Amino acid sequence: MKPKHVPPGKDSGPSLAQDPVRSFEKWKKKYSRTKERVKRDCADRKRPAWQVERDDIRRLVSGYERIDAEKVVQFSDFPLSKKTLLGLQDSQLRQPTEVQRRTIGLALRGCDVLGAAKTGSGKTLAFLIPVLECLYRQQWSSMDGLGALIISPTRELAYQTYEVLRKVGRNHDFSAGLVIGGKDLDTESERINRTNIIICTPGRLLQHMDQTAAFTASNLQLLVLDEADRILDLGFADTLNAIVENLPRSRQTLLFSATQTKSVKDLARLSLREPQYVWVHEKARFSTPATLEQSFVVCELHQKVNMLFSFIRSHLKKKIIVFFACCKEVQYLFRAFCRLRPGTSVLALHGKQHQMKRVEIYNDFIRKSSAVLLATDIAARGLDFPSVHWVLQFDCPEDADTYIHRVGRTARYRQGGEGLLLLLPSEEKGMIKMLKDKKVPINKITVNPDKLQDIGQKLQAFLAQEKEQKERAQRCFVSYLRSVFLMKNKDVFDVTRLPIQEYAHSLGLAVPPRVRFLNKAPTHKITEKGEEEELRKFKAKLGGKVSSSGSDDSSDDDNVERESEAEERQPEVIVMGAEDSSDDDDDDDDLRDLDLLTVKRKDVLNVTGDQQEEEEPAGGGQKTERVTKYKEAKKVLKRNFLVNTKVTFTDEGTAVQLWPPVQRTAALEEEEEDEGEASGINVEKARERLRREDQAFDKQEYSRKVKAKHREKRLKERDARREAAKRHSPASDQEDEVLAYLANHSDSDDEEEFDPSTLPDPDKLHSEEEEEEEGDDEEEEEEGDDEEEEEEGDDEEEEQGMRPSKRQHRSESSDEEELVMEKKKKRNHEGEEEEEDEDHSALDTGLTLAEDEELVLHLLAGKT
Ligand SMILES: Nc1ncnc2c1ncn2[C@@H]1O[C@H](COP(=O)(O)OP(=O)(O)OP(=O)(O)O)[C@@H](O)[C@H]1O
Repeated sequence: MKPKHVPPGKDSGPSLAQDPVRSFEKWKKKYSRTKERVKRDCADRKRPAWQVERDDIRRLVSGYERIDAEKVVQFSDFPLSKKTLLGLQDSQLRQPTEVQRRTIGLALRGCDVLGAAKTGSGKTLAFLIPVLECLYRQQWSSMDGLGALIISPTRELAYQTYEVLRKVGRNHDFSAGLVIGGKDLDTESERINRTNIIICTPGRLLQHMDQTAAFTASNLQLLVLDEADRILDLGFADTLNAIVENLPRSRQTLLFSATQTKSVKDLARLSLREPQYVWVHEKARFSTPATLEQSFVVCELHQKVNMLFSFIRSHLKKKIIVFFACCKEVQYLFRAFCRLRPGTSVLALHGKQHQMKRVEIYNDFIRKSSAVLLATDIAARGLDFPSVHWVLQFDCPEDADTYIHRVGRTARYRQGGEGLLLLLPSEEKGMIKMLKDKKVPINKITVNPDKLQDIGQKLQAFLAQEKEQKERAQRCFVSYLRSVFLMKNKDVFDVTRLPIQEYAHSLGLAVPPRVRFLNKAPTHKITEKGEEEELRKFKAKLGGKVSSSGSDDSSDDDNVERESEAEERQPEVIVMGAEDSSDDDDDDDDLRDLDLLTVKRKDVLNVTGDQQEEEEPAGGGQKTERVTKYKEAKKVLKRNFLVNTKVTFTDEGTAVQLWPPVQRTAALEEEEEDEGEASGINVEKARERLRREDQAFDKQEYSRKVKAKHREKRLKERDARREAAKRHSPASDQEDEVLAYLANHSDSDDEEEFDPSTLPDPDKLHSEEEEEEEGDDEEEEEEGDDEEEEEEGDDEEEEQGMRPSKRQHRSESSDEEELVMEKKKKRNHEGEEEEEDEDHSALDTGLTLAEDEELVLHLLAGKT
């Protein structure tokens, strides 16, 4: 016979079945309970339902004081309503977990509770059961409005909690609503004032508090902050403070998290009343689940993508979540991996997706038994994907808490799981120390280099084929560097120590994109607390472009919802646009981020402290913003104006865009040539082509800029000349102009500046036709961009300045006129040449009439 299993914690004496006395006592207890219930049921049948319910509630409430957490084995040991117990039973939930056992009793008694327990330990039910019971014992109805408010940091977590509530609370009559961004505000507004339990994200809730007239929280009984430390941190600070201002002080407050805050300052903001601290695993040896195996690998930055791909290839039958620092990385690698077909489903979840898509991917990943989910930190907290085998942290988390939440997506509720952290050599020491301090058991492992698959060349070939993908790779590159740059802990995250060239190659980029902030990357470390706070606030202000962790996801991506929250909070800025935009719509965001970043660096790190002073107007009053061409161009883009394009056609009729400049790709043409030779992609050629293309484009850009500089210089010189000329007497004007022009012409290197052959021949008369043609050309050219107009205008002016001078020059070569001029100068000393030309009266040569006649005859004889 098999020995009977003895549950841990029970004494190891004779079992119930073997001990008849204990067995009888248990039966007697159960019998008397059943007898009592039957008696009560009989009596109840004779009374109205409302009265029965009221008595039930009275009995339940009287039982609250007798709750002994240590003795609770089953949910039915708590004085819970039948409706709740039935809901739990239907969801196959019978025995409470430790955190539930220790917090439900306190919460039922009306205490404010701060609960902390490891990830996956069942904190959700620890607050949902008290919520249901609290409203039940007050017989809450739709007429009473909002009774309980549950705030989550991300939409996914709010959605998940809502689903659990629907299951457990299905027998209750309360109305519950999910109030998160990405949904129709008007529809929500119509119902929100009749909703008893709201599960929401902070930004959207505040939006309703601000905009929905009928919405009031004055009756609120219970406030729950799930992932409380996240909601209380600076990213949500302003939003949360504004929400709390709208809530009654008399409410009960419950706070839960795996990494709970102990900050008195934070708690004071919530006006807690004698809060009860329940640190379930405070004395545990480790802060992560015992069933979780954790390891880390030290890996060079340029090997990380290879490492990830190789990992996926060797775990095709597993369910894996991979965490990234920013959503641009997720976007790029998702597409790249889909293209490379690793042999398993690849999904992506980040804050820049449509809400519908986010939910779809979330549900999709739940359903799948093997898949890879590439995600930002929006998936790091609270999400309960079933049976995740691996959590791989591709980018180093901001701190140990973030690590704990990310890795906690596996090994949930008694299940096993594994976590792998990729660390750069520069991150190893600092990060491992942080993890050790937080009691995270993690082992170092190494990777067999022979098993590492190099996909760099495939990525390069891929990028050579698709320009869009290349741009994604560039954004991924910049975003990652920026996320590292923005990290607070400079002992772990040092952007200046990253091998960026190699990193760019590993993403498939032949040339690393220019990253402006790297040039100014400060060795500056943020030490002052004030500076640190300012930096965090600023990041939050970026409107979800950068999370508190410096990742752009929830910012991206936002990481966490903060980004989306900020968007929701300030709908006039980005919310709707962002929510309605497709994945690709955020393409411009990166540029916007970079722009903001430039501003941020100025203000926060005070790298350019002098500049700040310069920007301050002398009077110390309002700052006047300098309007740069870049800003104006951005404005135009925002308004969706169509910018002029200049297109010409070749002899074959092919359109060539001259403006705005486009980087032409030679890939397609060359590929067409290659097509006949072999199928597939010639990787070496593709790489070479990519490099050539980049170089050619850079050259072109460079020469354009040089030309522009020359032109500017020339214009300045010309203005200076004109100024000088004005100061001279009118008689010397023409001579000066000729000299000035010649000097300028000989100085200029620019062959395009002036072509004398384009000048009209002064000896020939212009036909009307020719003049008309010239006019047309001018008109056509005017349609170009401003810069060209300016250039052409200048050239035109110079040409006009040239014409009389040249004519004069040529006329001087004519003997007759020379003579006439000389005589004229001699006589009158007045150089009004044009009047002289038109004057048909006899010339006064100063000679006698006979001498004049002789001179004329002599000249005529010479001509013939
Ligand atoms: N009493 C219970 N009996 C059986 N399963 C439970 C019980 N309580 C919770 N669970 C299950 O445990 C899993 C984890 O629960 P939950 O999501 O509440 O964990 P958590 O502590 O909130 O985790 P995290 O810190 O990651 O947010 C869920 O799948 C849930 O269904």
